[in-house]
Amino acid sequence: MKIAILPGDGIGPEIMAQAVKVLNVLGEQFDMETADVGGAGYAAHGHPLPPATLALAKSADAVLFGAVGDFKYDSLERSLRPEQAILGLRKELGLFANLRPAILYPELAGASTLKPEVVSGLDILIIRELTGDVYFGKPRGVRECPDGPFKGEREGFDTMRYAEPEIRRIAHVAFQAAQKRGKRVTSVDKANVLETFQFWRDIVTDVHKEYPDIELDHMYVDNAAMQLVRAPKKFDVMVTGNLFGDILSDCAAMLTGSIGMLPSASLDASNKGLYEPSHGSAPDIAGKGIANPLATILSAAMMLRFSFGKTEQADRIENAVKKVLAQGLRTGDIFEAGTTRVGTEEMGNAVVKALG
Ligand SMILES: NC(=O)c1ccc[n+]([C@@H]2O[C@H](COP(=O)([O-])OP(=O)(O)OC[C@H]3O[C@@H](n4cnc5c(N)ncnc54)[C@H](O)[C@@H]3O)[C@@H](O)[C@H]2O)c1
Ligand SMILES: CC(C)[C@H](C(=O)O)[C@@H](O)C(=O)O
Ligand SMILES: [Mg+2]
Repeated sequence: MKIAILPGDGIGPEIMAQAVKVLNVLGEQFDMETADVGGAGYAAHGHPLPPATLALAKSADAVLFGAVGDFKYDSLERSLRPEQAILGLRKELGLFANLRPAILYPELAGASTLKPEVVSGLDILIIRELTGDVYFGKPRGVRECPDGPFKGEREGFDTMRYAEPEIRRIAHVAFQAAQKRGKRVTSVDKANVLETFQFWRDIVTDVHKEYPDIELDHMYVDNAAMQLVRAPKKFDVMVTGNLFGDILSDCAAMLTGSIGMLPSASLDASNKGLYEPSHGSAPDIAGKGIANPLATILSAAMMLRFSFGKTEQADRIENAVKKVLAQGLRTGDIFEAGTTRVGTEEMGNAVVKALG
């Protein structure tokens, strides 16, 4: 069980240290190797995804990733910016299926931005396609506007695209995930405006024919954003493209109390995966020791479940998280009156202690 540990930037190293601590006390033989990535990769090796880091990620059985992003590198050419590291890893490792489970722990009902009755018992799975869409479509850049009222002026442009096999494989992931859950899939698109997403809708509808036991509905992304905050429990599995999934999953995070609670798994066809919290490097709180490490710890649990088949150990971690929340321990992002405010390290230590 070789794990590439890529802490990254900002709060990345702080939250990663807690997840590693948890992995270290499980009594398993993990071979963990750490490497620089993101701004840290650029600072040490001149590239956000240094060749040695990519080689380590490829050779490992799983990757545990912190976060990348550092505003001091915003003026670099795009290919050298920290965020390219995570985009490059997803592409290079073929990690096309991003699973972001938004689960509300009952203790955090008061921390959610929604009324407790709207979110109590919330358990939805957002499946975001991760290697296509406008994120990777070409051509892109800045050019002279070829037509229309701004002809001859400069314009920025990107290309939204999805190949049929890309839509088919993510649709299969969604239907198969739904078979193990509430048997409902909502495919989120913008078929009323975008060619790419009318095609998406047609292909998802076609794949659905192979899953008669699953209920499928289609929803426009603007409505889906609204329904997520109106009645989120109506969703079971939500499947969508790269850009819409990025936005909707941050939105869903707040239903669970905080972005610091949302883990994720990014899987290839064989369930080799990269596991990371859904949030970023949080430069505004980096170095203060106050970041919530639970999304990263829960991502480690997803790694044990999906990549190593260690269901019992994954359950152990998830139960330990439940226990510390029941003890009333809270980092600042989920703090409420009557609970006990703790820092990143204290939270990590509490999870270790709660493992039993
Ligand atoms: N996968 C990734 O590595 C990833 C994901 C998202 C953003 N980013 C990058 O991170 C940088 C910062 O982006 P941003 O500010 O838009 O988003 P962000 O997710 O880093 O932070 C948004 C807000 O949430 C808070 N937050 C995030 N994680 C938290 C945690 N664990 N505990 C408590 N509070 C937390 C932050 O303090 C901030 O106020 C950018 O460079 C961005 O590109 C990276
Ligand atoms: C950092 C950025 C490239 C990334 C994305 O947009 O996919 C992030 O927002 C995420 O959600 O993992
Ligand atoms: Mg995001």
